[in-house]
Amino acid sequence: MNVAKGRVLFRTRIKFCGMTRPGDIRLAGELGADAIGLIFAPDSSRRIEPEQARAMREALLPMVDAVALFMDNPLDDVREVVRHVRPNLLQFHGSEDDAFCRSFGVPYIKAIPMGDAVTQSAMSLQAKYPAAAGFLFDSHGAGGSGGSGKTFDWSRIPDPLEKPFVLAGGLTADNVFDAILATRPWGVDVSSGIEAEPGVKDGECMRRFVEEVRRADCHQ
Ligand SMILES: O=C(O)c1ccccc1N[C@@H]1O[C@H](COP(=O)(O)O)[C@@H](O)[C@H]1O
Repeated sequence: MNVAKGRVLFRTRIKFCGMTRPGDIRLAGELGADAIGLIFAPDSSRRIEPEQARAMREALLPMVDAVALFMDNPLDDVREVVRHVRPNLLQFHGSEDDAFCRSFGVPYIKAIPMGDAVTQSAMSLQAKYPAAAGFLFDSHGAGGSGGSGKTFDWSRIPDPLEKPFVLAGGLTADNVFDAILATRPWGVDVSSGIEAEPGVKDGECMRRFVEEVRRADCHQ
């Protein structure tokens, strides 16, 4: 069962991803985001170095989580980030297996590409990633990168999932209300939909996004 379904007073968690500026991180916390994402995926235009990330982590307000995002990074890259940045959660977007993802001793979520014709069943995902804290469904295809700003067909999300899931891919203040009502996710994740340009967040888009999530949470 989706843990979000049927709950009263449920609050959809919000993650703002692809942060590159301390000011944006602080504002995310002030607006009520639950987590911010720091990207270490090799080919991302939002990629930052561990040293930079460490400084940015200091801009985090209390009770806001830091999520470190990887895509087929070598083991030593992930270890270095875990040691220097101390993320609360890891997010893997590549072909990493459960043994790799769990080996850092930090909870992880596995991003599942939804851009391909065939979707994996909830049962096979849970069997493949038994240690995952949850899943994140994104619009790219296998081997493709996230952060594209594209949506996917939300009706294809595997059901019933026992673990929480995060909805990602092309979310904006204009569609997140409908996205939440259609899928009832544990959380929503957005990168390009709150940006002026890659890695540079737009305060007004962030504020509107949070407002729309709250509006969806109040909707019966
Ligand atoms: O944002 C990136 O550059 C990125 C690169 C490689 C893997 C994932 C990436 N971003 C993640 O993609 C989703 C959706 O992003 P968007 O809102 O459609 O721009 C989100 O989880 C980002 O964190």
